Amino acid sequence: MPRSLDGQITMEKTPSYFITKEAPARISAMSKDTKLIVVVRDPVTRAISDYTQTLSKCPDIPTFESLTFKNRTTGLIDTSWSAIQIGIYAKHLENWLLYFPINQILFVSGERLIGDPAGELGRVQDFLGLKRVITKKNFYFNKTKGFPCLKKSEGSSKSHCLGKNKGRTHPNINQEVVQRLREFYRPFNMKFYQMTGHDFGWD
Ligand SMILES: Nc1ncnc2c1ncn2[C@@H]1O[C@H](COP(=O)(O)OS(=O)(=O)O)[C@@H](OP(=O)(O)O)[C@H]1O
Repeated sequence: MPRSLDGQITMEKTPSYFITKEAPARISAMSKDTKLIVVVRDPVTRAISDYTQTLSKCPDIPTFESLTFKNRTTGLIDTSWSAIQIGIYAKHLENWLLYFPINQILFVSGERLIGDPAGELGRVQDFLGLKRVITKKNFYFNKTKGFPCLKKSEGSSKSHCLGKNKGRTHPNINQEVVQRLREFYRPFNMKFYQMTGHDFGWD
C-alpha cells in the first residue's frame, strides 16, 4: 500500500479480503488504524449473483440447484461451494473481530446502495471523516441499465454507469431451493445482525 500524505486517504478494494483467513492479521500488522468497509447483500441473492458471474464465463457448469446441495433429497447444503460459503458473513466477521474493533468496520448494505446510493455513500463519507461531497445530485436512475448511475461531473461530458458485468440478469432459480437457502442462512444472518447491531432485513 502506498503511504498517504497528510490530508490524503489511501483506499484499496479487494472483494476476497473479507473471506481470507490471513487478511485481518496482515492488515492489522500493516496498520491497526485501517478503516474497513464491507458491502454485504442478501446471501441468497449474493450466491445467485456469484453463480451468474461464473456462468457467464463457463456456460457448461451444472445448474445452481445441483451445486447448492450435497444431498438434494435430505436438503443438505454444500457449504464447501464458495458461492454458499461466502454468504456466511457472521463466520467471516468473527475472524476480523480478533484483530479489529467492530466500530472500525463499516457495513454497507448492497440493497441500499442500489435503492439509495447517496444515503449509503453519505454513511461511507461520515465513517471516513470526509465532508459529504457526494450527494443525491451526483446520481440518476438509468432505466436501460436498471440501476443508479453517476451524472456527468464538471469538466466531463459523460455520465457513468457500472460495466456490463455489474447488474446482470440472474437466471430463474427453483423457489423451493431459494426457500431452503433462506432457512439455511437465517441463523447466520441473525448472528450477523447481532454482531453488527444492524438488521439488514434479509428474510
Ligand atoms: N449502480 C449499480 N450498477 C450496477 N450494479 C450495481 C450497482 N449498485 C450495486 N450493484 C450491484 O453490484 C453487484 C456486482 O458487484 P460485485 O460485488 O459482484 O462486485 S465485485 O466484482 O465483487 O467487486 C451487482 O450484482 P448483480 O446484479 O448480481 O450483477 C449489482 O447488483
